[in-house]
Amino acid sequence: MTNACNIKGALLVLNSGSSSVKFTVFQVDTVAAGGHQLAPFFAGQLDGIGTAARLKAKAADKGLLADEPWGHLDKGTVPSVLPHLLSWIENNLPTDLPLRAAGHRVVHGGSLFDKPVLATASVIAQLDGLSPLAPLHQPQNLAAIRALAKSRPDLPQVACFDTAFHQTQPALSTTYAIPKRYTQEGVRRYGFHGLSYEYIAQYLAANKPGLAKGRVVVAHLGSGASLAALKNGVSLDTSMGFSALDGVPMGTRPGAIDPGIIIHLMRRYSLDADELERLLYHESGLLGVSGLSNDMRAIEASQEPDAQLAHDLFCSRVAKAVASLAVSMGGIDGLVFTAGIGEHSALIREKICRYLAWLGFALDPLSNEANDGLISTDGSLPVHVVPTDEEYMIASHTIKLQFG
Ligand SMILES: Nc1ncnc2c1ncn2[C@@H]1O[C@H](COP(=O)(O)OP(=O)(O)O)[C@@H](O)[C@H]1O
Ligand SMILES: CC(=O)OP(=O)(O)O
Ligand SMILES: [Mg+2]
Repeated sequence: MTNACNIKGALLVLNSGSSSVKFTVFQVDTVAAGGHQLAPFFAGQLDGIGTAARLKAKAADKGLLADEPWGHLDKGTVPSVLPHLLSWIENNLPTDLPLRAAGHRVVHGGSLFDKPVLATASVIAQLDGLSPLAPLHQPQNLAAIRALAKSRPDLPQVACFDTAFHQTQPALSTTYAIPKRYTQEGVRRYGFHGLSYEYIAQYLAANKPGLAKGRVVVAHLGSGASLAALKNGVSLDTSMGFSALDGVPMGTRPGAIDPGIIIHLMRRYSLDADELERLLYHESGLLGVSGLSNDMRAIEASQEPDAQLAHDLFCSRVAKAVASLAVSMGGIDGLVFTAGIGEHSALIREKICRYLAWLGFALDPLSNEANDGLISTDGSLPVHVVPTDEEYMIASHTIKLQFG
């Protein structure tokens, strides 16, 4: 790190979705010993793009920077509002903190990318080829890079992949039992949420070194949800596969289902690829089962039997995934909950750990209610709640790649 460039400026991290763009601006300083220090400066999100766009932003000290309708700037797509968002961000930076680089979450790097990469035109073209594998995420991720390249062609942009952290997995984990010719063409398990798992692995190494060396299942439970088996901080297996549809049920995605269902739906209802895509990415999961909502808070608040079923189904499938990943590691030494649901729902964690009591897990009710740190009883295998920070991970990769 001694040859790191001397920089002071701002770094923009973008996580662009179908109707929202989450952003965090970090202040970057070069420290005396070499290397760089990252401090969040402000963060926010522009959501409701295409319906009722609204910008919300807060400074690092939680002071409100914006909470305003943006419908007048919204032409209905993420790229149409991005130049306005970028201007807003730059206008809110002090003059001594110029924007120096941008880092992006890009969901799919396929077999092509096992680490972050400068998003040149040819890289973007290669990543475009992976869009059909992640239709909910990849086109939006790339739209943000393109929009930024248009308004700020001078700004270095780094793509950081959800899939990269899982490239350490053995063939035993990545292979589907299908004809080899398809496997060779890239029809294999990739895994996602890798930036989150990488952050948790680093957090455990720094704060729980004993556990970090062991066999840990991390449950990233958000709108999209997956689990990963980390042995000595390295990804050995994960519940998501070729696309972000596999594994456990999610807000609007079903998780693993019998592929026979797809054949049945095609034959019986003549569903085509676009209709199946809509069904599997937008209409299934918690929303499909409950008929009520994709939001776990609404599911939890409802007394409707179908909402209860959706809740139970989620917990039971997550618990089964924990047990399955323990097999991949030859045992389990601890469990970590993270992301929106994992960090905030004591009831979900309690139900999952009750399913796993036979493995040696038991939660302390008071610690569990606190939503942070160690939440298991003394006699239990350790269970932790660790808030994830994908944005910090992206910023840290971007700095390393761009400035050394
Ligand atoms: N207090 C809470 N109780 C239950 N679920 C919660 C709570 N807070 C947030 N969530 C759930 O977290 C999910 C969003 O998680 P998040 O990690 O932000 O997802 P994403 O980044 O994929 O949009 C939503 O289903 C939301 O309902
Ligand atoms: C890959 C994935 O499911 O991402 P998200 O949780 O952001 O939807
Ligand atoms: Mg997320």
